[in-house]
Amino acid sequence: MAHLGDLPVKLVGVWHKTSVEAAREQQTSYKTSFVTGQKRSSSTDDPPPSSQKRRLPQHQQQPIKVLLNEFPRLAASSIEQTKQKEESPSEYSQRRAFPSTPTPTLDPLLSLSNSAYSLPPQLVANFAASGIKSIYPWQKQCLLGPGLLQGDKNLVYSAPTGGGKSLVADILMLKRVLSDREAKALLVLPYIALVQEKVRWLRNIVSGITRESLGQKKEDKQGLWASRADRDTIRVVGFYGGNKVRATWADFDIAVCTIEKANALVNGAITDCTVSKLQSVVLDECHMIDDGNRGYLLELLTTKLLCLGQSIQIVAMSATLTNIDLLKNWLQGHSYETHYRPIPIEEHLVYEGKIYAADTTASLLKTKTVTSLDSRTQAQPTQSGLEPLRIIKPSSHKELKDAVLNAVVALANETARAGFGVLVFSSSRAATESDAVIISRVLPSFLEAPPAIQEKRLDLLNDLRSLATGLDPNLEKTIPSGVAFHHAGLTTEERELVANAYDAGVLKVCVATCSLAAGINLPASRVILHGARMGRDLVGPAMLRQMRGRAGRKGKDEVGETYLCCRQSDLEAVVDLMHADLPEISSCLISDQRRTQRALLETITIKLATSREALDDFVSKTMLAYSTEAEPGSIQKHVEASLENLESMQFITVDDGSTFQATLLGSAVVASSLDPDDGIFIHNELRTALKAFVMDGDMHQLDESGMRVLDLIGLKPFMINKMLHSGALKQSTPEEKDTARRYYRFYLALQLRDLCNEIPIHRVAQKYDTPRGMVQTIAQSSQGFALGMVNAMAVALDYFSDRLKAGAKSDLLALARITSIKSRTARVFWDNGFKTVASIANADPKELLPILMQAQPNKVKLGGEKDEEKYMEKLLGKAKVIADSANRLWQIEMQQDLDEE
Ligand SMILES: Nc1ncnc2c1ncn2[C@@H]1O[C@H](COP(=O)(O)OP(=O)(O)OP(=O)(O)O)[C@@H](O)[C@H]1O
Repeated sequence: MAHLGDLPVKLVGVWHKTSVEAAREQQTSYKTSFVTGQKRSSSTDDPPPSSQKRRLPQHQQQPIKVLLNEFPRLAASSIEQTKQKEESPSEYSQRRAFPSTPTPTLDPLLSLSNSAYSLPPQLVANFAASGIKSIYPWQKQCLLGPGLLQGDKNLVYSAPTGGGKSLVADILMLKRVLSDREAKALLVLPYIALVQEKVRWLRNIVSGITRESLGQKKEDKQGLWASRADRDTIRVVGFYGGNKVRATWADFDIAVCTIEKANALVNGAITDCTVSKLQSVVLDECHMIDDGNRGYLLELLTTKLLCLGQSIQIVAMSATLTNIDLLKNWLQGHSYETHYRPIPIEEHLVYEGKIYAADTTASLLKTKTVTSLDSRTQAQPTQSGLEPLRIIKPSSHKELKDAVLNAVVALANETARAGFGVLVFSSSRAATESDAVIISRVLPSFLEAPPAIQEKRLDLLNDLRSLATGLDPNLEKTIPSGVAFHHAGLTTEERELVANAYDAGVLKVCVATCSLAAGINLPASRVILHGARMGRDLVGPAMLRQMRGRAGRKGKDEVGETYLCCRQSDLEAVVDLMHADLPEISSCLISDQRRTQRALLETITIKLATSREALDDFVSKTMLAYSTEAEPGSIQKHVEASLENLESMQFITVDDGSTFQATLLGSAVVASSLDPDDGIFIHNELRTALKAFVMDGDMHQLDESGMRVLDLIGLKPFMINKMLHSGALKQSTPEEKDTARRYYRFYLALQLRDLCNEIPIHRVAQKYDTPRGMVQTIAQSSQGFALGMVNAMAVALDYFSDRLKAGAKSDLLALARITSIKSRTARVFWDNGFKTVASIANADPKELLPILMQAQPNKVKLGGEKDEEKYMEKLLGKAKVIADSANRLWQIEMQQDLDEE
């Protein structure tokens, strides 16, 4: 034992404290209390002494609805230490021997204010305010690579999750945007949630920086925009499914986009010749280029940039790149690799209630084999030096009989009770919900939480309840104990509320599906994997790394922990997976003919290449052409066949035998982000369906026009009923697959029709037995599709696209363009006499209060006056946002009227 002042300190804990140690420390101070006659304890069955009962404040004694919904409590199994843990240092304990990350006192180049970076002081101050007071040595080395800060060189780099990758790309991108007021930058991310988060981060980082402060002249543009303050600031705009479909370069300095939106923006800019303003493109999570569905779009986008022949700095980064050289050669840039992690991670495998250090698990497998080969000798893991670090006691509760579930619950309980955040990954949506429910049953109940946290949990419940979808019954049960789940079946609004509450510490445990690991940035002190499967399939090494990489929060944790809890039948596969190398990334263009067709069609449509020679040049700049896997001559043949196909599908024509030109249909397919094959399919479907479109009735019930459409396109009503009740259709033969596809499309069309008819998302979800998050996604992507198709199909679709976005009837569309006004609120405004944007723009926000209250019937007033006051305050805030937004829209309308006169 060493001593620190009067306190005995174990050397092992000098540099970091795991949540296990923190939990143990807290066990002595943790107090439990009786609530509504039930027994709680920190981790054992022992009842707390009655002297620990505490009197609840007046407002907490009220019969609040949420509290009545709690399940009977359970006690989590205790976790016992073995000798092994006491004696052996952890996998990362060597780190304690090294000094922590150096500071600018040792190396002035670690300070962002150093003249080598020449960043505006306000930007440096904003970084510092966001917690980045100095940079890591690897960030410095990377940034100082020749030609990078000047924007002359492209860069591809790789660092572990949480290693601080974004900062390097952010600085390079901001340097371009800040040095030229005309410069535009694109930051491409794979998921909407990441786009939203990045927009928030960047807006903070550029706040207070004005063009004037950078010594740039104010724009002398005339008209409405000239007077707007934001013309002098750095504008960061998010582009993702369903929003800002028509925005142009003029609307932003930095566009944070999903892959699809970035591609569409670049297409638009090439077509209208404004692309010369583009100076910086950041490709975050660039390993996505390998993704079978969307990867080719990333390759296509980048190839187009490389073909433009203008100076655009491309910066690509990822945590999971093994063959970084391929990207380096393709982008003709620098590459940089680091394994630095500011927060070390301790990794574990949990099997049959025993916790092993991850690096010892290979021998676990050997021991296991010996055991099964010769069962008589009963080889013990201890004999081969494989003693577990800790052991989770089996549970006496029947709900926790399953050893894997018991381990997940006990581990989550331990960390959450120590006051740290836990992220649990489960294999399916249903599993996230059931895991969340059972974890919430072992954690301290609502009334045991500190009053400030109680209040925030009530706020969260209230916010969820006030959404159009209402409060999910399972979330209603888990949130009071600080637990929630996060999966694609929830709407984006629900997911955002849950993620924010977890981030703020209001929720201690978040249970998510594996597929969301890359799509959410929710770091946790402890990450627990409930199995290593996504649905039925084992996750890949890259996904496993993403999930485990969520462990450890910079600034909050000293160490991150991961626990992969697996059952015996998976042991071998899981151990292999834990030790597997990451696969190399490769181009998706050659593996799928459709992707090449799409790439060529797009290039022809935007007139980037219209001759065979130019197309060959384009193909020579793809990543595919830089891959060794492509056999000589095979790419040429592939291109030949693709062009022939495009011509036979009537997407392109060839004039004078040498100039390629896109047809109207081809342009529509490009605009709608579809594969050519899908484009043909939908075009045919639409042609048939449009025959049955009855515009006056605006999508009647199925028994009227729906039946007629069904008849026209040759579908049978009983099959639709079958889908309603059992979901799946047979798909063994190609014919069955084709039929099923048609039925699924029709099924989706029915859902869209209901959305257009103002039926709320959650009702549509119930009616068609589809998760509400999915229904929301359908509405968003269809809106994008409809907008894409307008050019070629009909103005009618534009009208429907707006209606899908608003989820509203035509008379409400104008109102639904106002921020925070969704279809239902728009209807209430309309019914109360606010029928135009101008009428709302000119209203006093207080006048809007009663209407907003009417629009949120789900809002339950909890507790007394204080809650009500807070509620009204929030509502008034919302009313102001609405009035401001209406004002802006109204001014634009007026300006447009003036321009047209
Ligand atoms: N030099 C620094 N000093 C302090 N904090 C930093 C520094 N660099 C990055 N961070 C912080 O570390 C956290 C993780 O950084 P970042 O999100 O860039 O990681 P990442 O490598 O991109 O991880 P992921 O693979 O999850 O995207 C962020 O909160 C970021 O603000």
